[in-house]
Amino acid sequence: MIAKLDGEERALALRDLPEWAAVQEPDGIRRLFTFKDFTAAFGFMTQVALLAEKADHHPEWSNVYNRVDIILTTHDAGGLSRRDIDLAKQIDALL
Ligand SMILES: C[C@H](O)[C@H](O)[C@H]1CNC2=NC(N)=NC(=O)C2=N1
Repeated sequence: MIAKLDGEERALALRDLPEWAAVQEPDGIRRLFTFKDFTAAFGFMTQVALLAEKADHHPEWSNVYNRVDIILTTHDAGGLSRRDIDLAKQIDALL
């Protein structure tokens, strides 16, 4: 069973993810991405989907034209866990 991060662990982890904001409902982190057009946004989503499958950790997300809204939270932990931090770093590395 994966554990939720405590307050200190969150603060430390978020230092490495300056573009991500903590959210409460669900308990996780969120980043909004804007691309040139839909093709670029969907290409990015395809890459994220492959990372997510590999990690067996899946985003809550939405797309409107050139924008992608990603929330990472861990359902098995009922909140933010190390898995979210690891996936966020992998997503950031795609850009
Ligand atoms: C059975 C499977 O490993 C689990 O359901 C995985 C799949 N993807 C997941 N994704 C996310 N975001 N949280 C989870 O707890 C989770 N659990």
